[in-house]
Amino acid sequence: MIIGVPKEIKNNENRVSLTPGGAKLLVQQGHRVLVERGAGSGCGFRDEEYAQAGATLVSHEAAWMESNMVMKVKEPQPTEYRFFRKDLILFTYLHLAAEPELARQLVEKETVGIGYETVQAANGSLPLLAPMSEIAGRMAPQIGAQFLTNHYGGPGVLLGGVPGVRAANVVIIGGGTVGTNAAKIAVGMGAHVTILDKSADRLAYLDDLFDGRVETVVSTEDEIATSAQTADLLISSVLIPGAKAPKLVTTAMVQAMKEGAVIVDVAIDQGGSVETIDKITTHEDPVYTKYGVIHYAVANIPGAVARSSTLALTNATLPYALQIARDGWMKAAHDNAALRPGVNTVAGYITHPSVATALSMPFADVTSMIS
Ligand SMILES: NC(=O)C1=CN([C@@H]2O[C@H](COP(=O)(O)OP(=O)(O)OC[C@H]3O[C@@H](n4cnc5c(N)ncnc54)[C@H](O)[C@@H]3O)[C@@H](O)[C@H]2O)C=CC1
Ligand SMILES: CC(=O)C(=O)O
Ligand SMILES: [Mg+2]
Repeated sequence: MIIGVPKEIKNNENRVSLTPGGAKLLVQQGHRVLVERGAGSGCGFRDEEYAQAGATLVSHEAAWMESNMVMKVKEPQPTEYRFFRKDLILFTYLHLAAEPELARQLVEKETVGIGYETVQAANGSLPLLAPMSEIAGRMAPQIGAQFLTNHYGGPGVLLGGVPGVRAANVVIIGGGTVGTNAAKIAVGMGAHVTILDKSADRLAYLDDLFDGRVETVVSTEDEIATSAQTADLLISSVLIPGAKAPKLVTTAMVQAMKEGAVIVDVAIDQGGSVETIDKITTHEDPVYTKYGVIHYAVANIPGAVARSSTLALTNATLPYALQIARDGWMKAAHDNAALRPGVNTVAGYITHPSVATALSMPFADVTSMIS
């Protein structure tokens, strides 16, 4: 198979979808790898390293048009939609519930779209989302701490407090991979941390894990409202795989928050779960203030630590890429039950039920296409 690796073009997206080590493995297994010149420059992988690995350096156009499978990091941007076609496999984060136009384009061009974020193991875990969630989770308190400082427009609050001064309140809604990693860092910084989740099992696990250093609360409308009122930093990290994020933090709750409090809506890539966030922000211009509350809604947080993120992402995606390259997407999705729910679009249909529901678009069951 021919695998294309274009350079990412989203704002401040410095990751690349394949390391030279990954390219080498694909080449060793008989595949051709076309890497756009400079694709790894944002994360320290030089063109020569790809060439030494056996990849061919090409233009942006060629990486897209001369390959059977394009591996990317972020969802294609509108200028990339012209490359979609029927015989293309697109393997990347898609987040279609929040990207209706992208979904429409993939459906119209009958492209096979496999979204990292809905690849799901039998135990419900999301192996290709998890590494980036670990990174975004670990960064969220760091980002919040920055915007709580005076010179970033914040109220001048130190997350950990000091002896004789209260620590800040960090409220985390959604105690999955992002939430757990955010809690680890926030606890390490000395903050007072509360995690809300709708899963009692998850809260029991977190209670054990943190051994009394976080408060766990069942996520209800009232509990979210109560927690938001005293939050200095609110991190939203809920997910229902494939679906649009539920709007759990209402405008009234934001209006009742402290002046200068910070919201980091990590779930923004699935549409966001804060009612007052109506736009995705960028690393270049990451925050805006509404009702006196600082809102941060960057959808590619891991892009800011591109070296670590690229290594973590490709560790996870490479075994799947190797299987698709060796067997084709149909056999790979047939044989690998975790890859199957990753298939989001085929032959003009949405093939993930939650994505189809979120977009009100025609659904077809992928199992009937691969058996
Ligand atoms: N902005 C960015 O750069 C990034 C965003 N993300 C996004 O962060 C979000 C969270 O990802 P993960 O932690 O990996 O998901 P996860 O599946 O590990 O965790 C989600 C948690 O949300 C909980 N939840 C669902 N509905 C809830 C509700 N109504 N109230 C409280 N909790 C609820 C679930 O029980 C689960 O524990 C996803 O949308 C993911 O795409 C991930 C990485 C980077
Ligand atoms: C998961 C995701 O959206 C990201 O890594 O950018
Ligand atoms: Mg994202």
